[in-house]
Amino acid sequence: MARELDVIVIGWGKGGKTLAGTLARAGWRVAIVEQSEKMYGGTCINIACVPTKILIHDAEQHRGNGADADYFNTAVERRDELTAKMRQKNFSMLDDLDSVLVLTGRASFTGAHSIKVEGGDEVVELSAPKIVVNTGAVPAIPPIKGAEISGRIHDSTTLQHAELPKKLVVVGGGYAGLEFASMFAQFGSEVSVLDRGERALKQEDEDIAAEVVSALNDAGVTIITSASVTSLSQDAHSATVTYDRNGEEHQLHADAVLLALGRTPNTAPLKLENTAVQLGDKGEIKVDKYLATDAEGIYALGDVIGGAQFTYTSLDDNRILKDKFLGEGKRNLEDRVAVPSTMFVTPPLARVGLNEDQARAQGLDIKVATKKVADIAAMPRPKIVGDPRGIIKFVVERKTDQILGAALMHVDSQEVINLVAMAMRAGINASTLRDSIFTHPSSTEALNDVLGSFK
Ligand SMILES: Cc1cc2nc3c(=O)[nH]c(=O)nc-3n(C[C@H](O)[C@H](O)[C@H](O)COP(=O)(O)OP(=O)(O)OC[C@H]3O[C@@H](n4cnc5c(N)ncnc54)[C@H](O)[C@@H]3O)c2cc1C
Ligand SMILES: NC(=O)c1ccc[n+]([C@@H]2O[C@H](COP(=O)([O-])OP(=O)(O)OC[C@H]3O[C@@H](n4cnc5c(N)ncnc54)[C@H](O)[C@@H]3O)[C@@H](O)[C@H]2O)c1
Repeated sequence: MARELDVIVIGWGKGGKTLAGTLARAGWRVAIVEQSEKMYGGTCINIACVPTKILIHDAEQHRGNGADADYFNTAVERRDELTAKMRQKNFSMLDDLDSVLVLTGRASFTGAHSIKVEGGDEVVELSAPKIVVNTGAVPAIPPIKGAEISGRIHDSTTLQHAELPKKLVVVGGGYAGLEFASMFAQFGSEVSVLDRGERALKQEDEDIAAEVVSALNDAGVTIITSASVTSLSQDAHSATVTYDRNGEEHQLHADAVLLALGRTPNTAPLKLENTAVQLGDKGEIKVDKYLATDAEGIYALGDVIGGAQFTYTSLDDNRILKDKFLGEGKRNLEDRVAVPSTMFVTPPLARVGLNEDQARAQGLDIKVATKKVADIAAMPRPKIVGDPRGIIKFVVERKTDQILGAALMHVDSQEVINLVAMAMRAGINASTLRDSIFTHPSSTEALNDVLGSFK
């Protein structure tokens, strides 16, 4: 007999765990199913955002030349201590609630409103009128000879648990690829990045991309663009990456290779064929703007629905379902504007809204302000902390003075971008932001200066 609940959440992601807690506190009988006891709390705190940012922080503090295994191992210990504490805290946050049933095992659908959970020898059957899928995403592995995660060929999870490589080749110049490249270079590894684009960071304006590339080069990262990997191989001593560049074959040898080629929605184990849930072209669960799937009573949120893959968008998805289940059911994906992001290279690149190329392509009448951080006299904070590199750029609609977008690359930019995004959402224009009072010495002060230098 299946155990009956009010709602089942499959996967302990950011959105799902938050929703599970909220519904349980509202008196709902909730089950949350997580496939691995090493993943209570989800991807972010266990294998992604938090552990990588701990390592990035410690890499930035590394002062020395060459691969320093002892220093790296100490950083790894600190990461493991902190993530273990967070995992335990996340587990307790739900397990301590009387109306939450926590199950550890892999969930799959057996019918429109029922699942089974398989863990060890046990199989538990559950049913509920509402089922929320929050199973995240898994690394995309291209159909290239030798592209299997084993030995010296890594994804972002296994590389964090490997020895510090003396030589590292990163395939893919996106978020994970460039963050790991920047981090390992600062730990002392010799790092090459293979990027298939004609230039690195092609989604950014050229001046912004050039500044990031310059910082990566400073750290010792070599970026090879227009590179298309054709095969991978490895033996006991090294891995070899073969790639094509402008019709010529090249090879790189390394202790470790990272494949960072995007993440695919994780639906394979769910047996969605037992439901009316439909998948999109990229394998994502199709949802409407209220996060309802094509199957009555089944909802999905987080990375599994495709689109932006960030912890805070998963958290915001949770707000949509909370409003649907406990509120007015009005909140939806279209309410989401000016969503910022940060790539944690050193110094970090934070951005929001349109860049200059995008605004011009839309035919908008814009004014642009761009300044190198080193040239902003009224921004001493980066100099105080010893890293005055970077660039700040604002794109503003000429007639209305509304901020259309910004790219901030400097120390603390991951904080300042939230203020800019809030101003955009609240309709606070560029002049008001320019004339605001900010603390001193802070990185935010740059806004007083940069927003007074439009061309
Ligand atoms: C290296 C790296 C660094 C990142 N850094 C950042 C960052 O700095 N900031 C940021 O915002 N985002 C970052 N991200 C992205 C972020 O981690 C994800 O967008 C976010 O964790 C997605 O959360 P989610 O809610 O979709 O689910 P997840 O947190 O991915 O949770 C899904 C859970 O479901 C479980 N599961 C899957 N299938 C089943 C099943 N059948 N049965 C039971 N359980 C199942 C999984 O084990 C997992 O715990 C990073 C990603 C990577 C790879
Ligand atoms: N700081 C953060 O917020 C952060 C950090 C890391 C990851 N993430 C999230 O995790 C997701 C996954 O990260 P990621 O870096 O793996 O993905 P990504 O989408 O950021 O970058 C993947 C890169 O690989 C390239 N690529 C894809 N297939 C390829 C192929 N066959 N050959 C050559 N190049 C190929 C793409 O052009 C792209 O540049 C990101 O989209 C992001 O949302 C966020």
